[in-house]
Amino acid sequence: MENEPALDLDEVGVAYGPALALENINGMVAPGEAVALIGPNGAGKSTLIKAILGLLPLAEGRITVLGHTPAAARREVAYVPQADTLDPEFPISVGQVVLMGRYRRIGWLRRPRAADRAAAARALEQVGLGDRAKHRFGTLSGGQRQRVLLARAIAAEPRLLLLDEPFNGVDAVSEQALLAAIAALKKEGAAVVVATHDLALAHLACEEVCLLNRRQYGFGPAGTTLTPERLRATYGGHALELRGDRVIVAHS
Ligand SMILES: Nc1ncnc2c1ncn2[C@@H]1O[C@H](COP(=O)(O)OP(=O)(O)OP(=O)(O)O)[C@@H](O)[C@H]1O
Repeated sequence: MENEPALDLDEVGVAYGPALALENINGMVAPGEAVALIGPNGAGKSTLIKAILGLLPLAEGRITVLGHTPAAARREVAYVPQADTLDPEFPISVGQVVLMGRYRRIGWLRRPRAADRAAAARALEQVGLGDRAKHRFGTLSGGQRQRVLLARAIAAEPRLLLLDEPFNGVDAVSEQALLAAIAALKKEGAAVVVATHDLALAHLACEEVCLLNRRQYGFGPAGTTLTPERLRATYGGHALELRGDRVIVAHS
């Protein structure tokens, strides 16, 4: 459907055991739009991402991804974990990591074809690392590794992209490359969800924000939703810290 939301959260609740880790989460993301999930450590950002991926069952409500259940839509969804979740000692080249993004499309048993290799090479170009395909993944900097993981997601040609703290510990060059690649994906019509602590980057990458801390403290355009009152409520009154021209929520 033309106007179908890429993501629809309807009264979502998720529990690990008897207690709810998230409750009453609502919101919609349209194709070509990005939403930042903002909240302190332990707020439930990763939990929501896992639920959208269909990796956690819902205790309440419903998640609709591209008109389907999360499990049925999984092929159209790409996930970028934090770079430090992939063992840098693992002997794999940058090109091989990016090519892994194609496997959900081609199946694990078929060998990648020229078109798959071309898509992987394009994705690596898009994050500004076209010349690193043969390098060992573990020899890159943290920021470059994060860009490689984004290239892997781009190679999957997702209609919904989920990123968990993509800017953590990333240098300025990588930050710009990540922002540019996210903007390009949105232009192609992909919807994007970014869990982040960095309000300034959330503002740059996303038109919408979702303020979370077990429950929802706001969902809407960044400009009107990121008010000091709502941020204080979300962070339980903890201090907001300024670093350079950045607002970084430091004491969560
Ligand atoms: N596997 C699990 N079993 C039980 N509780 C869990 C599990 N994973 C997360 N939790 C709890 O659920 C809550 C939300 O955690 P989650 O990791 O989603 O937060 P987050 O916002 O992503 O935090 P961070 O910014 O630290 O990554 C926390 O209280 C956490 O302790």
